[in-house]
Amino acid sequence: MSASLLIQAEHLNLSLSEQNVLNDVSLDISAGEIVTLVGPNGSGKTSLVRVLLGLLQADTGKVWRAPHLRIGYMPQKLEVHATLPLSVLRFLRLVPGVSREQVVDALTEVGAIKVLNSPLQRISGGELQRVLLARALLRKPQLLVLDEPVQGVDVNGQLELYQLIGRLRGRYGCGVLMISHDLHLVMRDTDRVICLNRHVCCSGHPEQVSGDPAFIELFGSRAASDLAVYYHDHDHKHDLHGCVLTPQIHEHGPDCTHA
Ligand SMILES: Nc1ncnc2c1ncn2[C@@H]1O[C@H](COP(=O)(O)OP(=O)(O)OP(=O)(O)O)[C@@H](O)[C@H]1O
Repeated sequence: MSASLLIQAEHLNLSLSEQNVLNDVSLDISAGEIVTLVGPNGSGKTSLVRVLLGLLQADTGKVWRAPHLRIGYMPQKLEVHATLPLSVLRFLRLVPGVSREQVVDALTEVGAIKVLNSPLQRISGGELQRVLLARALLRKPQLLVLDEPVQGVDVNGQLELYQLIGRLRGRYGCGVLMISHDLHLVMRDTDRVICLNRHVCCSGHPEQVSGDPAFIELFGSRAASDLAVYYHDHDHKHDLHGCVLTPQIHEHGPDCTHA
């Protein structure tokens, strides 16, 4: 077993209300690796994450976690009661042993320091996602588990948040397991994609998965070409009609700036 292995699941089977939800699912995540789980609605992604976190018991199969593994979990959503008088600061200080300074640092890191003293139920959906990410970070995780982290975030914010997750992986060397529907945004920073439809349909590097017939059957050729575009080596420019332009090298050389 590799020293950097954080978590490993083998042959998981799970039924809920007599419905088969996970069928012989295996996966592993190592330190420093970003693994993205994709799959249609109801394909078992959240259930798998819950089994990995130990919140749900699989019927058969086993989950191995590195000893004393610290996991930071960002749930898909958080229901905040409208009348609950809880500021963001107080909410984050509910994480055991966390000081005000640590909260300030974590909120700064995720770009949400301005909501430090705001009531939790009044911040926007995108701000809440950042606060939940800050909460996950406050646990100093070795493994960061993110269930659709950019829900409710506008398009620019989505890209920014995914880039932030990539940076956090670089800074802390943690492994990241992420559920996402935003294939085209998330894939650039993903090391491995696992395509789940109650069983693992295919997995591998995004480039490899985008060409897999099981992926195309599940998501359609549009999604596959979206992924492929990311890995297309774009060393040229197009005109307005999409035709490739031949580079015009100026007689004074490529660095010359005048017309
Ligand atoms: N507690 C439960 N009891 C019964 N069935 C459940 C329970 N939780 C989930 N399910 C069912 O298990 C299946 C998988 O659900 P899950 O939430 O894991 O899917 P998902 O891939 O995360 O979906 P989405 O992309 O919509 O979030 C669904 O059909 C769901 O209805």
